[in-house]
Amino acid sequence: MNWKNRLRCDETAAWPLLQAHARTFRQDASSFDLRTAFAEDDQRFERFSQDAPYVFADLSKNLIDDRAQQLLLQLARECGFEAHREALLTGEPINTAEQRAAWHTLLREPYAPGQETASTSIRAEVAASLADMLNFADAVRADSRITDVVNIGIGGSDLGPRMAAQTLRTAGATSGPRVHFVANGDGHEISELLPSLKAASTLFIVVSKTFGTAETLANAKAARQWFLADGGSDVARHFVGVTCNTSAAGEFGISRVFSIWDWVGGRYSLWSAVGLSLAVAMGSAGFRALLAGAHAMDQHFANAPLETNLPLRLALLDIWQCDFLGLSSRCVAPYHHGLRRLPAYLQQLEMESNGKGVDAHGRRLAFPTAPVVWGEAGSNGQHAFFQLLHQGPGVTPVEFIAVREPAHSLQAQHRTLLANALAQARALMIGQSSDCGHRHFPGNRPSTFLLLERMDPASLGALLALYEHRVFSSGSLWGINSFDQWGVELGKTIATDLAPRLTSGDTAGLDASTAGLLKRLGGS
Ligand SMILES: O=P(O)(O)OC[C@H]1O[C@](O)(CO)[C@@H](O)[C@@H]1O
Repeated sequence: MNWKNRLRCDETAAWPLLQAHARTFRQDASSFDLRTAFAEDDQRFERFSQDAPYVFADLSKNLIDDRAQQLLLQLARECGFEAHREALLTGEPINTAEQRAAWHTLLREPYAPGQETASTSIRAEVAASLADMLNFADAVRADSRITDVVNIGIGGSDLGPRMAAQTLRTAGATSGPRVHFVANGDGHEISELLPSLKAASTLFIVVSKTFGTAETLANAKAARQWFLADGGSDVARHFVGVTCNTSAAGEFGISRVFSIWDWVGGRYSLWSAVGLSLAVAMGSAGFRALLAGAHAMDQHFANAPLETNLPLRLALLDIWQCDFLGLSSRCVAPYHHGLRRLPAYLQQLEMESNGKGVDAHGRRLAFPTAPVVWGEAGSNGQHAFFQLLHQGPGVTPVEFIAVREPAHSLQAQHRTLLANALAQARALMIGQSSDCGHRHFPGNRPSTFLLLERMDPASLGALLALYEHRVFSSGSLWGINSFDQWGVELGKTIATDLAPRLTSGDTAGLDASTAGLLKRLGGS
């Protein structure tokens, strides 16, 4: 099957079979129960868990059985998933709304000069661009005059590098100048940071694929104004840009530009020059290790049989939970302090990619797509919202992420942390019967457990690539274009209209609520 003619999940023969099978999972006494499933099958853990590069995954505590798994695999095959995956990995224009590829995997593919293939020149270009970016990063690290680096960007130009830099700092894999991140259009964020810096020893990296994002331009202008007021004179040396739009960066006064390709989507751009601040934080060797870890996961995704293809298995589980069990949210609980921004990163990756109500042809979908992703680092979450997960009226699948080796020497404390992650997953599943209502835990609540041996650049690269491919896979089967984001545009247009009205007080044509609020907010 050609990827362009692929089927949507609800057009397959597997779809109604899955609907019928899901009815046996309804929440009553005769329905599927995890405790019974484990009691009746001593191989359940082995069959619903697997290794992938750098990641071990246990899916066995989910509300899924062999028949559901088989039907979901049938659904993937019927949809033409393999052809679509091939198109992703070979740079076909799968972002059909914008007629371009989504070829982030190329950014982490090792390049051996002299390979003669049809796409040699783009591969050579990618390798040269990476080398240029990493040379610059290493030079910044070696320059004792630069003590602080500030990444100014938002969305994909912030979330990935910020989360990865934070994770690897906690893991002890960063060094060199202090790296800061400013994203928020709210001027409080940059205003809080700037007074702690010195113009002469600060490098600003302005990251914007379009170089047209209002928040980023506002923060970049504020930074330049502060830089000049603090005695800085050489804007060209202290401001560099990462963008597709080199002319707009030039107009801003930035001459050193690291360009990216239009086929690198914002939320998939960490691997490109968008990761410059991260490369400064960990050096070229660390950045290359991150790419190598992601590439290992790419290879797994490309070559592992569908039955043991971890990104696909997780995507099929998402579809099963979302479309057949009616579970519309997923809690991510990383039991690693470094991964505390992972839920925020995943919110963009998953919800901006797959939060769509129409398919790639613009036809309305009659089934739910991306679940709401939310979460907090363990064990903090246990003392906040886990109450709801254990005893709330609804069911929310939880995704635990644990790292076996800590980067600190508090071994006993780490064992306690791991015990807590295991305990939460087990408690959700086994529950506890009690005649006293508020002590009763229903149990049979699903969770997935992802386990890394240690946190280092390669493991993190693999984990993030795993999530990227999972999102591609579920989006592919839902029939949607995971690489556009038209849903962010309307609010931007309305904000552009409202901004001058806050000063003028003009409320013509506005609804009464917006007009009333505008009058209260205006004039400051
Ligand atoms: O890198 P840019 O062009 O500033 O865009 C930032 C972010 O804004 C969005 O376009 C959404 O508004 C994201 O997709 C993107 O990651």
